[in-house]
Amino acid sequence: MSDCGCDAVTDCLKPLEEALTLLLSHAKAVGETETVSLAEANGRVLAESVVSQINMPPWDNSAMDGYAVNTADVPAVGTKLVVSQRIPAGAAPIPLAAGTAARIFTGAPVPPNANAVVIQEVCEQAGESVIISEVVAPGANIRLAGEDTQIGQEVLQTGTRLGAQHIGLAASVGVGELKVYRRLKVALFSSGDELINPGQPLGPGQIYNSNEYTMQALLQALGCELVSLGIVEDTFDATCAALTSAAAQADLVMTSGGVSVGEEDHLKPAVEKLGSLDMWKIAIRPGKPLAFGHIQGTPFIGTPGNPVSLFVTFLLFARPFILKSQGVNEAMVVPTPLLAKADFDWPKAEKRREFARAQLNLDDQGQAQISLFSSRSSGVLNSLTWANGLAILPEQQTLARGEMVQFLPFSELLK
Ligand SMILES: Nc1nc2c(c(=O)[nH]1)N[C@H]1C(S)=C(S)[C@@H](COP(=O)(O)OP(=O)(O)OC[C@H]3O[C@@H](n4cnc5c(N)ncnc54)[C@H](O)[C@@H]3O)O[C@H]1N2
Ligand code: MOO
Ligand SMILES: [Mg+2]
Repeated sequence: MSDCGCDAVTDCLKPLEEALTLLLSHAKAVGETETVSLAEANGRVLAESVVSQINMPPWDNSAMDGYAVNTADVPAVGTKLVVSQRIPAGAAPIPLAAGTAARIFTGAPVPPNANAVVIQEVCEQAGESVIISEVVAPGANIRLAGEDTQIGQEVLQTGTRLGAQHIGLAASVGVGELKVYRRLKVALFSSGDELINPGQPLGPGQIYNSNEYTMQALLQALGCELVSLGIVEDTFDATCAALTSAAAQADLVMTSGGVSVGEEDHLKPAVEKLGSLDMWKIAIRPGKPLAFGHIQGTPFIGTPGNPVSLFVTFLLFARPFILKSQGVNEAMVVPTPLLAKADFDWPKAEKRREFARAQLNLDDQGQAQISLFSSRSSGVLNSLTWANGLAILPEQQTLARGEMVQFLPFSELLK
């Protein structure tokens, strides 16, 4: 029996949705902003929307290499027109003289009085003239001024996490600097007497501290600033000291290991002593003992020590929490799974929702299917380099091969 009198193994576990709602309700956006150049903006979160001060394109321009004409001057196939000017990209053309054509190139301004561009493949240059063997409609091959974006249009919204496409769009409307939220400062440590950092020989009973490096890379991908406190020994006092120090110098404290129930697991009692433990144990596998709380007002996320549990709980909980704290719109912090058919049977209805290491691949007919890794053990780190995502296997349900399964691709979760 557990503290509350229910079945300790399953009944005290919080359903995932409830846990995520609670966690996100505590994610407060860092208020401070800074202005960065476009070269520094990748992965940052926009703190002020971008409104275009120009039309895009700024002027009508040619979509093709060819000849600019007025369609009234090309009534029939085989019309011959004098070429009265040459307009490369970057030129400022004069109005098109009546009854003539202008040589024009992709991206060049369409001259006043021209209303179409005929592609060069259907034209034949004949001395100073061109013979046009296709009749085109007004507007053909012209990209109109303001067709993509108009003056005053909001092109990027506050709360957008900036990627190449957003940065490119800002540049295209002439904006060279962006106001973004400051980076979230995260203090992290790994708890465990068995841990030793890579690069040194293993002693008896030791394993390499992989979690710290996994966590660092996950946090770096989210644009966080890191304060690493290294490895902390498995004692209550050392855990309290590390948590206090971490909380004093960061916006978020993250740990690995020591969140389960053994007497060598000190995170839960330490957080309870120093602050509040707001959530512990979720109905998911792997990652059940995930802990969330506050230490002197600083949020704390304690991920389980098993390397796969750390990875999965980071992606499911810490990532949305961090994104929201960095100012990302809440609607954008939890990824939408895709659906594909199961290439496996799942015969036993489990009590915890399983986030199984899985591969989305193609069957013989080229249809998307999901295959599971051979082991469910949360210690097998190479399963994560085999997998390209997580299959979501609902609690209390069985599945038969061919049924549709939800899948979260790593390509979505790790960006
Ligand atoms: N009696 C019970 N035992 C356990 C339960 C339970 O409900 N009752 N839950 C199990 C589950 S589920 C998980 S997950 C783990 C979580 O354990 P902790 O968070 O307490 O982590 P540790 O005990 O410290 O370590 C677990 C495992 O992971 C290895 N580890 C730890 N840190 C690292 C690191 N930085 N790099 C690489 N590997 C690490 C550690 O050596 C252990 O093998 O608890 C179960 N137990
Ligand atoms: O939750 Mo643990 O992560 O099942 O191994
Ligand atoms: Mg433990």
